[in-house]
Amino acid sequence: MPVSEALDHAHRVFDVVRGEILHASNDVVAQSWARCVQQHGLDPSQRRLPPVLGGVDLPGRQRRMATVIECARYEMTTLYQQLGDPALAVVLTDTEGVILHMVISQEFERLAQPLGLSLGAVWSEAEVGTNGMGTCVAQAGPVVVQQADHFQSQYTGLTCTAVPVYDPAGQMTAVLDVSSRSIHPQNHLLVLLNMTARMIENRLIDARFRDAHPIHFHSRPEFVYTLHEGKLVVDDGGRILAANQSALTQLGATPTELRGKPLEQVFQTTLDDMLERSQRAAFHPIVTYRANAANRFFAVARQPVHEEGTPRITGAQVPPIAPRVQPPARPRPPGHAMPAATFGDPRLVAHLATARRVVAGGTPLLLRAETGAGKEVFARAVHASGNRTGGPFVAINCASLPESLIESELFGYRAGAFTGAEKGGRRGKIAQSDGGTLFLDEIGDMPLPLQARLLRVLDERMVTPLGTDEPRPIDFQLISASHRNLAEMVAEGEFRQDLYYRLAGIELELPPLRERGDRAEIIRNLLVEEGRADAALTPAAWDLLLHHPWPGNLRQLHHVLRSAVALAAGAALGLEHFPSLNVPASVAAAAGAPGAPEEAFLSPQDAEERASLLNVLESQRWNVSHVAKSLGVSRNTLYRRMHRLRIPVTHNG
Ligand SMILES: Nc1ncnc2c1ncn2[C@@H]1O[C@H](COP(=O)(O)OP(=O)(O)OP(=O)(O)O)[C@@H](O)[C@H]1O
Repeated sequence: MPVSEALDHAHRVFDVVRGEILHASNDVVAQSWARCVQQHGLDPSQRRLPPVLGGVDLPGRQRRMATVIECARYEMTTLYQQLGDPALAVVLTDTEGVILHMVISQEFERLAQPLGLSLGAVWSEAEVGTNGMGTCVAQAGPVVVQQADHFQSQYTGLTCTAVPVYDPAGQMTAVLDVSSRSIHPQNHLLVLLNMTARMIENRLIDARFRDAHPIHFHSRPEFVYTLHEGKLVVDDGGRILAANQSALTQLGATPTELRGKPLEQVFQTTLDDMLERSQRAAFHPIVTYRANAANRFFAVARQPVHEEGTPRITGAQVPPIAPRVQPPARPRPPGHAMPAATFGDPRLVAHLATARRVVAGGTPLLLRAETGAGKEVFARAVHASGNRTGGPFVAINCASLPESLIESELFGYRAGAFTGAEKGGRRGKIAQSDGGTLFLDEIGDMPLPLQARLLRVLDERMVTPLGTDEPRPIDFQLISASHRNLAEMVAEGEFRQDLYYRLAGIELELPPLRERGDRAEIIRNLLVEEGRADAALTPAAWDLLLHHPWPGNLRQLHHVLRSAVALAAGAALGLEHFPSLNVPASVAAAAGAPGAPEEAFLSPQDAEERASLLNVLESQRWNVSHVAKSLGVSRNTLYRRMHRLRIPVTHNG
């Protein structure tokens, strides 16, 4: 920013703080500016970079916040993929504004680092003035700090949207922030960030209370098992241990009021009754009433996550700290872990048949596919149809586990084996998969020393839990998967050749979503998953979804649909409900919501032609007859051109 503009900015800040002008974009910003001047003694005309923690400070903080970071990591990556914009960072700070984890492209990092957006940087209000992360902490609520809302002029190129993340005790534990150079309103992003924060909080509850009974509830049955559900965790004696934000809101209670309370003081029922009725109802929501009131709720009580048959734990979803049962929108009985998977694509049909044949003979199966392309769902389908279907399906993601934990996760340990070990010891995943299937996802990320140990297990079919010297025989079907090319890794010396041969009894490549012919069916099934089997999509939304390149594959599609369902709140899904797919706001807002799905696939000339045609269409309110006339072409020619340029035809065209 030129010096004169920086000085203007500083004057404006002081004027607002002195109350001479009322020209801050909102009260939150004005209050924050006042704090910066009056409490922190900051000067907006001075350049101030956030201090960066040195030495052991950052690793120490990261260790203390390990569970939060692990629970947030996956959701942050998903959010980043959903936003699909390399010019932004998804950031997690602690409540002192220290950046603990970031998802950021190298390109944006180069731009953002000189501004202090780096691991260990302290973005508290006291250090750098009004900013998304620090002001969110100070304000204890969601904030948007857009460009000139920043206190220091050097940050006025940034836009930061931040929301608090609460721990199971209801205390703010972290801040989730998206920082970019966006000049656009951040309303949609704020919704997405809030949703992501809620997902992280639910994971934190699962991680902290693995041995407790989860109770899912909502006043509307279709919201049970969705992000909007209230969630309580209850001990065996029926006492409430924790509640998520939705539960607190729905029950009108604070965390302290709920903690330790017997369930029957909250609902007119006991835990045993709820468990029994939930089981009888095949885990469809059952009716229950608020204690001492007439409010009706729909609820499902379940056994603790780790006791439920083969819960839908994916390694990518951060075990061992936080294994969680993916909340199915359509309730399924425990043990019945498969979602309504779709395998309508001819290549997948053939692969599934091949996989079933080879697995019947006990041959190890290696899957290769892009991230989120459905490797685990495919592996589950193979397991479900094989002769081990009665046995457990145990999944572990080698990429999402810290190296130090893979070993104990796989091989287990006995009680007291090392500091921090669980009191009763733990059976390793390999032992748990006895009689069933062991799914090793992202096997390419397994460290070399552990590859040797795994190889030995595969050869001997015996495991020796950590801290013991008694090998135990074990019988499991191995399915492994990676998005990396293991053969190439072997050639580079990054993966053991002998292990590769052991894993790849047969190797199958699963197609990415953009190449699958069954996309429409998948979308329908995912909407069923989200409890919105009846959801209508506008033609433009269909067009967008069917042609999007989906770099994050099915996982991204699932998340995008989940957000859209939440944003639409019961209405038909239109372009405006898919903000992360980069539909230009003006286009999405136009009548009939015609979309701009695939600029990425157009040549630069076509993209230019598309942009100018969109302008004309917009200026003529999408009246195709008028536009055709103004361009001197027939309506049919215009339709063909729109089709070529991937501009959906509107209902009023
Ligand atoms: N065949 C399918 N039909 C419908 N939905 C699917 C299918 N396969 C995957 N999904 C959806 O995509 C999500 C990701 O699937 P899955 O976990 O199997 O992918 P993955 O390739 O193992 O992911 P990662 O590479 O991140 O480990 C699932 O939660 C589910 O919502």
